[in-house]
Amino acid sequence: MDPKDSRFSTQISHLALDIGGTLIKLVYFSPNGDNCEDGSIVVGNNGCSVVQGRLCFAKFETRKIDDCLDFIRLNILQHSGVQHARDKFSVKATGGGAFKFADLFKEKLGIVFDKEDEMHSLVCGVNFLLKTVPREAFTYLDGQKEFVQIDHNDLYPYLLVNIGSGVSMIKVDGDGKYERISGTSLGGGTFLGLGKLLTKCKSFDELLELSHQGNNRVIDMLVGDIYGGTDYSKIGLSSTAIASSFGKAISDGKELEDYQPEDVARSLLRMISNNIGQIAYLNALRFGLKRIFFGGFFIRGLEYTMDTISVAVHFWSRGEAKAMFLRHEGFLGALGAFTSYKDQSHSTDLKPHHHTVERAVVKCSDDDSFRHIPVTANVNDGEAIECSINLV
Ligand SMILES: Nc1ncnc2c1ncn2[C@@H]1O[C@H](COP(=O)(O)OP(=O)(O)O)[C@@H](O)[C@H]1O
Ligand SMILES: CC(C)(COP(=O)(O)O)[C@@H](O)C(=O)NCCC(=O)O
Repeated sequence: MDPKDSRFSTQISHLALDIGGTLIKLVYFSPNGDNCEDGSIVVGNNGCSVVQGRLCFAKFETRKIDDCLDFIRLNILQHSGVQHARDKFSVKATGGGAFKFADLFKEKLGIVFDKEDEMHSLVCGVNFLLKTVPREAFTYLDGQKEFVQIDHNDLYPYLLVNIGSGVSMIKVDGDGKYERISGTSLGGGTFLGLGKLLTKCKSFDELLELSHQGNNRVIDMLVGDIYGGTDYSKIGLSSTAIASSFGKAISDGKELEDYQPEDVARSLLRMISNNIGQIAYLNALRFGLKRIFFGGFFIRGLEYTMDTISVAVHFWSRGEAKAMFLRHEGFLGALGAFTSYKDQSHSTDLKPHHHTVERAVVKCSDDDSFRHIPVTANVNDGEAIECSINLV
């Protein structure tokens, strides 16, 4: 098949967006990798074309939405020879921004959003990853990362905790069978917002870097601070457990400026992560769920965050419940929206092709696991997923 065939213009056809309160996430299919002109296409007996390639990932700050528009214009529309799609190009979009920015995308790029529900997309994204991508889920405890073998016949029920700007907790019972059972407004947006105010740092990466160098015990009030250095063993609290986040600031007689921003950032990260871990466990307990998957860009593969969440879940559940993390944590909604193309038929060349993701493989080595200080690159921020898709 001629790569210039309209059915091959997958850069334009296979794109999904998740526009959240803080970040815009993009998932797009690129035949044989980024900007590749000659993906391999196999035409099946049934007339379907099977295209080999990659799912690529990119993210942008929602407040810098113009960067995202430029990216789509330059790398997706123009790559396909289109300046302005003149309302013919409909893409799957989810998240609050699919409503808020629909007019902007239509006006600037001629792209019309085909909206997918945010919770539905998150669940579809996680189910897709767990069923299709090997070594996607892992546990993290005491500095040890372990990939979890997912038994497709024993996947449900589970609790999905998505930590974005705010936090949603969803009980998942099957494909398309789910219920949002809880949430909290103390999420990634709280960490970043309070962090900016308290430490004067300018970005999430800066805040994470600070937190990496800090010591939360300088500001947090520990059980030992209250109990004269001893454990409160009768109720199972060790002297080093945090009794009150930021509690030392009550009586230290210090101003904000007297604390190191590193220590403030560390306490804040610990406070938010701990709280989410605890609420997640309580909700798992409500419904007897043993497996909790954590997603959302707040996690960013950060060891300290995952360790804090895992310890909270382990501690409160007395080892009964398990916290698990996902390699593509930040792109759950966008992936879910991407996979929903398969439910749709189309008519014009510029509309998304009907496709199904056939097979997906993430290449990963054992030493690539975590980024202490996350990469700042926008494009391909998640690991690309090798896959093939069916075009009909
Ligand atoms: N580069 C970044 N810029 C801003 N926030 C980031 C970044 N990386 C991770 N985060 C964290 O992730 C959160 C957003 O997570 P995300 O899952 O994208 O949620 P949303 O859909 O609400 O934007 C932010 O509130 C912040 O805590
Ligand atoms: C409103 C939201 C679903 C939006 O998703 P987000 O952009 O934060 O990923 C989320 O922020 C949320 O669930 N907030 C918590 C609200 C609450 O349950 O109190």
